[in-house]
Amino acid sequence: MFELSLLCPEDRVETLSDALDALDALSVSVEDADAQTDAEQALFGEPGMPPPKDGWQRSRMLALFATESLALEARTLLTAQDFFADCRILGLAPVPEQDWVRLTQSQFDPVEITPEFWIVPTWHEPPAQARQIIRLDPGLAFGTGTHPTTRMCLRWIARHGLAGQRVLDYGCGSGILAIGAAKYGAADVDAVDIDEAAVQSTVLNAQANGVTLRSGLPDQASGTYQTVLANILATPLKVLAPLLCARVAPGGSLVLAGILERQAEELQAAYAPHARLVVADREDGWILMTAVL
Ligand SMILES: C[S@@+](CC[C@H](N)C(=O)[O-])C[C@H]1O[C@@H](n2cnc3c(N)ncnc32)[C@H](O)[C@@H]1O
Repeated sequence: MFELSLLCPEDRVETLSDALDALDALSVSVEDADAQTDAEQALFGEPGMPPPKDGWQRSRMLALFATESLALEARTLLTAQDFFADCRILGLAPVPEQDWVRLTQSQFDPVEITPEFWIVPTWHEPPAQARQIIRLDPGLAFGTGTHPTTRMCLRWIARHGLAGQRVLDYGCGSGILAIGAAKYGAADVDAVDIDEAAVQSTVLNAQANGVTLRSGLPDQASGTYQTVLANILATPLKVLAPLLCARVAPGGSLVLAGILERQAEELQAAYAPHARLVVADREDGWILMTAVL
């Protein structure tokens, strides 16, 4: 493959992307041309929402082409367009052949939750000290154990044990928390998500781990549960407060993650009519909040 790189102002990103797409680019990616410098700009977006802007003030666009002739043709045609004013070609180069699968795999090592509990990709042997493992490869849905919010929930599960419990994983992603709950003794596990791909991932990952659970869209949750786990983000967690609390059985536990340290008070306020949230764990600026109902 051949990579054509371009520099353009933010207001040209969309037009150039469409043009590159029409010129048979296999993929187009956009990055901050000033990344790693003092002029770097942070662009934050909510997961699942469109980006807040099309690009950066100075955007570097990288387009992949199947052949050199397609890349050369794209370069010639683009530079002749009026909208290419203020844009610049940075280069055109062959992309070296790599074993992309191996490269991706090499970025995922086993993740320690506790000294006995590990998340292990299928291409790794479990560490010798592991007594409990979840086998999980990176896939379409969030939740490989590499994020602090997931790790804190799993640590809570491992420390508390869920023997014989009915458990709800609300926002299950890959199903990692639901699988962890089943491995730590839960008798009956529901794992729900608004994203169909997450539901599919959860079903497949549960099978791969020899765990029985039910996965579906959120309306599949029914009745009450001794433990409700929800690792989403502060804003949806606040909106979901009445719904999540209504799913916790009397004396049961609510376990919330996806919350930054500075968001603790707003979460406590949102849940105050239903539950008294406390900070139960913290890691890398994220906190785990729990309540007994
Ligand atoms: C941060 S991921 C957590 C995945 C996994 N439970 C973990 O701990 O790693 C959040 C998940 O919540 C889902 N989600 C977001 N908003 C939701 C909502 N309102 N109801 C149900 N699921 C939601 C997302 O689709 C995503 O899969």
